[in-house]
Amino acid sequence: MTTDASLSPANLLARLRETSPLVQCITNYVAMNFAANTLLAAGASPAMVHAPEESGEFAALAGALTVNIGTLSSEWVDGMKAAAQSANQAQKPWVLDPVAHFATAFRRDTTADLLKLRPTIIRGNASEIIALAGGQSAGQGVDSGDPVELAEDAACSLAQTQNAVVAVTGAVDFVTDGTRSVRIAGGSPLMPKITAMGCSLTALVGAFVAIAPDAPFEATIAALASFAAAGSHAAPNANGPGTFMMHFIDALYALSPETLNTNARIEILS
Ligand SMILES: Nc1ncnc2c1ncn2[C@@H]1O[C@H](COP(=O)(O)OP(=O)(O)OP(=O)(O)O)[C@@H](O)[C@H]1O
Ligand SMILES: Cc1ncsc1CCO
Ligand SMILES: [Mg+2]
Repeated sequence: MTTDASLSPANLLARLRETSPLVQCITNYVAMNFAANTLLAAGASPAMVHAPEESGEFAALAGALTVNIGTLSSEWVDGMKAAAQSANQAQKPWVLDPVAHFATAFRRDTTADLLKLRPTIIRGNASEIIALAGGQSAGQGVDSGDPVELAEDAACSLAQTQNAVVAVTGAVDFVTDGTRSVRIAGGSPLMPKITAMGCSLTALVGAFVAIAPDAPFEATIAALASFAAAGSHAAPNANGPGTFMMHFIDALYALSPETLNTNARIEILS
């Protein structure tokens, strides 16, 4: 892994706070509000812009684009494709979150089309990443049915075939660019009990890659480490999923680069 200190999670978080990058999020109806609040708490500037009439125009202006297929319709798919094409043309990074892409033909076809538009980063749960690499996953819908360890090989092969950074999230996250890989521990078992945590993390990955477009691997690690740290800090104050949500946003807002530096539990594998 890189030893470039300027790309450490702490430094990237400090830079994110200084520059407040504009992030275009095309995400699902369930996630929109929580994802936007997540970006604001972290210090970025979210814009939920999905209409095909404007999504491409906006992608050229934003620092990065994130595309999440959680609640699809034909019109939204047109908006996603226009935005991804425009991001590519403007050389802006973009992140794909293939929510339950294996569940229906519409999701499968849309995901195949979006993969052809070469996302910079792909973030999903273990079942989504296993299925994306062509394997048999235990996932049924938007929640994972597989542990992250089972998806690590799939993530590496997907990273190589797609020439993308791939992040698999769960109890211990895994990130690879096909050559380098790390595991990130932390967070809380309450996190999968709140809908759209993963979708919001995808939005935050977009914020970090907006400020480090040439370092998508390090940007992804910084986003995941920030979530792990905020989740660990929020959990002791929570009585259950409802109060955890509130404390999580507060913990992300309060997270300092110094705390992230000391608390990040990143294991370098290669
Ligand atoms: N058991 C767990 N312990 C600690 N952290 C977890 C656990 N499960 C998930 N997380 C964390 O929750 C966040 C979301 O990951 P998850 O894999 O649940 O996303 P997802 O399934 O795509 O979620 P959604 O589709 O509901 O948005 C990540 O930061 C991940 O590290
Ligand atoms: C519950 C749900 N359904 C479609 S998207 C979504 C948010 C979590 O992925
Ligand atoms: Mg998800």
